[in-house]
Amino acid sequence: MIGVIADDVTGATDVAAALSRAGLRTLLSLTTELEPGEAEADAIVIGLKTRSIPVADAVAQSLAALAALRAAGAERAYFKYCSTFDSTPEGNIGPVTEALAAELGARIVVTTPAAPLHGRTVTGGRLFVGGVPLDETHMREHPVTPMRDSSVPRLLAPQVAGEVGLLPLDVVRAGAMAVRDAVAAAEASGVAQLVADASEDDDLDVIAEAIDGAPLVAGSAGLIGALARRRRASGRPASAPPAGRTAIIAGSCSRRTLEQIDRFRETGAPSYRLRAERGDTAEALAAAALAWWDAHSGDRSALIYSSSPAAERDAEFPEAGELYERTAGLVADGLAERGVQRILVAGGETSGEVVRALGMGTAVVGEEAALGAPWIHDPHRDLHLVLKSGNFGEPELFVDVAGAGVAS
Ligand SMILES: Nc1ncnc2c1ncn2[C@@H]1O[C@H](COP(=O)(O)OP(=O)(O)OP(=O)(O)O)[C@@H](O)[C@H]1O
Ligand SMILES: O=C(O)[C@@H](O)C(=O)CO
Repeated sequence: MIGVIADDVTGATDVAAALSRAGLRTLLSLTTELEPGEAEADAIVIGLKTRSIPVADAVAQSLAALAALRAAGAERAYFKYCSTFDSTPEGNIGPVTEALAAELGARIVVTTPAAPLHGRTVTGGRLFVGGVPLDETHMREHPVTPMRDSSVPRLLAPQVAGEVGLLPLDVVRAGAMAVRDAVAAAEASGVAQLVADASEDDDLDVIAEAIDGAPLVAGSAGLIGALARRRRASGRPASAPPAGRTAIIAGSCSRRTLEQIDRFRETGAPSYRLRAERGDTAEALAAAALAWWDAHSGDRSALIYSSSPAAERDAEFPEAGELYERTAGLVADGLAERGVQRILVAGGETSGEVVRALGMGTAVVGEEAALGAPWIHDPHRDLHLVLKSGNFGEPELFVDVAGAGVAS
């Protein structure tokens, strides 16, 4: 069984979708307290919220997740981080990988954010998003983890104590044997984390063949998808959520989310923008949003959002991000109490707070609303959720997910 530790909850649903797309029976847990039932799973994904917390906390939580996965029978571990390598010079990608490797006795870890299915490729160690170097995309202005370089080895090196190396594309293209030799040579020369180039799924398949069986691998949903494709598919077809009105809660300020909001609002569907000022509390902001919901949404799908482009965000108000996250959690809880059964949340940090506020434990992975953004079902509250990574989904996603609820 494969055990996956994801550094945010949208990443966890992305990786769970990759595993279940390959036919693996996949269990998604949003806590380290695993519920019974894991014994039948081919893969267990634990979704944490460690991407931008202090390094020591991220390491401690990741080690706790690893312990839970090993206790549940995981023989291999995968550390899932973002395909846009969201991190700061301190971490947390490097230190968490290092700590997991030490715990598992892995002297070298192959790592790559490449996910060709999401348009993320790595060549010469440089990470491209849809063909554009990472540091020239909107990730440059990300509110929590601004990415100002596109070289993965350069981004990783200051985060870790061990040496960082590169597995270049020509070696990958030479086949699994060449990759195996290169990994062994890198390990012998003291490299602790080896960044792999990959620009197509075939490249990831070669890498997966070469490293299958390694105690720890790190990367995005790309490489785990390739590892999963090597296993015997035993899963069931993913189920669809019931139709009905949908609440959309958006805290992501990514360009794609902003487009999805624009498209949704252009249909004339109800929407409410949260606007925090210094001194506001999450409780008061959420109460106002829920009062709007009660008065204006009728029985239609509706959107509550704080998302705004960088130019409209208040640089003098750095606490706004956390305030909006907590507000999103309280709004989601209030909507669930009102009987809303379908909720789409946009943004990893935002989703992390929403699942915390909802008290979600284990979830069942269903069909994908968008590539890498599956419906998940919380059996305890009978709630169907999509936790959408900021950059994921077509511009029409919110309109499509809202379905008939938009027009009625
Ligand atoms: N108007 C705003 N001003 C300042 N910060 C905001 C605003 N709206 C949202 N935020 C904060 O911006 C952050 C967005 O991060 P989040 O992870 O939710 O989205 P994302 O980065 O687009 O998604 P992902 O991590 O999945 O790519 C959150 O902390 C959110 O609360
Ligand atoms: O890898 C990705 O891009 C996503 O799964 C994610 O982690 C964004 O939060």
